[in-house]
Amino acid sequence: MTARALGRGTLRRAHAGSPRQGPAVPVQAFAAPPRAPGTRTAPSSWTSASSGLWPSLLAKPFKLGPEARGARGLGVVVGAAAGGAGGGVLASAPPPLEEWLVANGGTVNGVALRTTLFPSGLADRQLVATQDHAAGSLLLRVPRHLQLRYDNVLQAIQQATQANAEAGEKAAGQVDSGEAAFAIPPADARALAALFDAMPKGSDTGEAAWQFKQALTILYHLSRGTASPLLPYLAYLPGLAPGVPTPRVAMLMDSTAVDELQYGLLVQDIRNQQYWLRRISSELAEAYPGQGAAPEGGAEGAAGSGQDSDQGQEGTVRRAVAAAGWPFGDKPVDARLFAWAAAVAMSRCFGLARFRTHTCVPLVDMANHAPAAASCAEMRSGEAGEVCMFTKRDIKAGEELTLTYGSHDNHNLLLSYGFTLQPNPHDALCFDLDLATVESLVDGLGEGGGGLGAWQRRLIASKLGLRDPEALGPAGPDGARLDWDEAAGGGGSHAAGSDSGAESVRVYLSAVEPAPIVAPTPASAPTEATAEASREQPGEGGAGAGRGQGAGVAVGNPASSRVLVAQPVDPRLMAAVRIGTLHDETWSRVLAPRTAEQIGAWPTLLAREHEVTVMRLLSALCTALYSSFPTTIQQDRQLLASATLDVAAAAAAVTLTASPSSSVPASASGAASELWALYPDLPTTSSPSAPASASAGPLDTSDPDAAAVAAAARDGAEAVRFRLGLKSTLERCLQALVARAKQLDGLATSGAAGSAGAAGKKST
Ligand SMILES: C[S@@+](CC[C@H](N)C(=O)[O-])C[C@H]1O[C@@H](n2cnc3c(N)ncnc32)[C@H](O)[C@@H]1O
Repeated sequence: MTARALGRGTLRRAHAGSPRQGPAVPVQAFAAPPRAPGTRTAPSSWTSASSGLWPSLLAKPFKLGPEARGARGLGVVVGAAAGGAGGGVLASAPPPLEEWLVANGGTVNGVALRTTLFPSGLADRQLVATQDHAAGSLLLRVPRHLQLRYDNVLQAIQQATQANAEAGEKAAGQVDSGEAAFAIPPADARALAALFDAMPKGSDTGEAAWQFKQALTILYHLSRGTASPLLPYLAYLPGLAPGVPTPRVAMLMDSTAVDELQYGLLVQDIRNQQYWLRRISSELAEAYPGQGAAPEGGAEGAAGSGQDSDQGQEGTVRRAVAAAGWPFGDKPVDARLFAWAAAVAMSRCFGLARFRTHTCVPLVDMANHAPAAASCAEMRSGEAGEVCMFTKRDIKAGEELTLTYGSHDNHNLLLSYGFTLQPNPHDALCFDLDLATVESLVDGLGEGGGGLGAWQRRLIASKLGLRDPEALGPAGPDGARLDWDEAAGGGGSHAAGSDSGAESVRVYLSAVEPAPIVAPTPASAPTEATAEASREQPGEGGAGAGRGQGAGVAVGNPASSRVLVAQPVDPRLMAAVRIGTLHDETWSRVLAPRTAEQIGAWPTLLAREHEVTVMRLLSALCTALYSSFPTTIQQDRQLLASATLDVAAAAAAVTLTASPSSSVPASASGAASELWALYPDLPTTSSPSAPASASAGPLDTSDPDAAAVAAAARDGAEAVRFRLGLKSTLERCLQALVARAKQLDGLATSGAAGSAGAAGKKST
């Protein structure tokens, strides 16, 4: 399949909220599933790896000294030796991950994996320090061959090609003998790589969705059963390890719970992910050669078709398999299995900027998330592909070792990891802002100004890169049209008066701690000081800022990384409202050289009275958005209290009904020779119609009915927690707006607002 990098807007997500009483924020229906003929483009929520997953690794290279490489070797030989080429059985429970890592070239320095058993019988794992550590100490080092990563597949092909070029030299001969045991056979690698190419391309990156590539890689290693050198690691994955359920990432949530989220943007992302899960797993099921008839086309057909029709796209997986083979041995892949693998990939991958890849790193992936200020460890990658974990500060023995997965809002956390944080300082409520919305907001002020002036529409459209449907072209009636981009030195993305530009731009309201106000300066002469202040906005809102925040790497998938929260109100929304509430057109030239981010920076203001109006309008927006939710904060709190009881009751039922024999995976008991066989529901033939959403994961081993009830109860509670978080965010945003209005009053009395009122004078 050829790469089809469609524009970002191709699969633009649906609108937030469903306002009850028609506030200024428009409501749109959910976008239809991405099924446009001829396209095979996944939404950015599947693909936006570049933002956040590859933050500062490149900026933070490091080399390890020899003393670190061999630290605390235990000399236990397990792992690769356990499997062997022929696929023997793992004779006993998998070895502790710590031992396996050290025995195979990794470093474990005063770290252990601990399991916490909840009363429900479910297990959660965490990393703990087994000794005191000084700041900057190496805790873990995991070499590349022990990681589960899709670029190892591509590396295996490169090595094989190189080996062929070097007259039959074995690829494995290029790595040392210990690593050779972990090499992926070239034929398998080619079959997997062909499938990678058949995955949908991201609407934002144009590259195959990494989550799917990683899911296929996980399934490949799993399909090798006890022949897999990574078996001891696989046995610890959630859904495979005893009593550790598959993470309830949002796409696996119970559908009733999804409806309870009350947030259209998230629901849309979930539906999109579910759509792609169903579609790809159905294509994989159809392509399974054990199904009967060999796929049509054969290698030549697959390589040479270049079809662009939907039909051709639909057959892409089948053609890839026909061309390069089925990489999963004799095992089919069904929807639940694929959903499990995708959920594991999303919830425990690290992005490596240096290698443009994602990786599951044994043991390191057991570290739980804590916000940046609270986490005590960080990740870095090395030139050879190793991933290391270091302490950020002094740590005491027994302390939990936590990482910061990134500065995610709850939307991203739920999509990628299946949990939310309450409170979450990075949480935000997003909606799509267009000119009509700004207009109705300004109209709502009731000042009889007759909406936006033409110059305001042009300025806002230009600064936000919006299309202005009322634009009349460069020779419009006022004859004074300014090419804002030119004047602004490229501050906006589209020239005024053109019909280019986006319909809308996604903006946020958040609960982030606001920066102090910078006293207003004369309205007619904004100074460098104010412009500087806006550039110096701290935090992650800056262009290209990573989400790892010094952690060197962010865990997992910031699935839809739309939100770069830097201040309580998105600077572009602030800019639009500030411009929309001005009355004097002379401002247009003053603001022309500034970017939307500068105009909308929280600490700056154009004039005091004007800013009070801006605060009033934004407060009204918060209130309208809050009223658009079907339930109130108080109702959600009550619901959550009773939901918590439901969750406990359902979890207790799981414990009571769990069968002891079924709660231990075969790999741990030594009862089965194949991990694949651990899947109770794994079809012996593929079933394309199977639902993508799993109840509690393919391998959750308790009574299936009780487990499904418990999972649904958990999902329901998480949905209420999520929407309660959104409303609390709005509440805190509103508080910030009100506090700022009060501060502005203070400025008035202190006489700092020398230009007060200047913005409010309407030009004639
Ligand atoms: C990278 S794994 C961490 C190890 C995980 N505890 C395990 O047992 O496999 C990420 C998963 O851990 C859980 N998790 C991590 N941090 C959490 C937190 N702060 N709150 C709730 N769950 C968390 C979520 O299920 C998430 O999907």
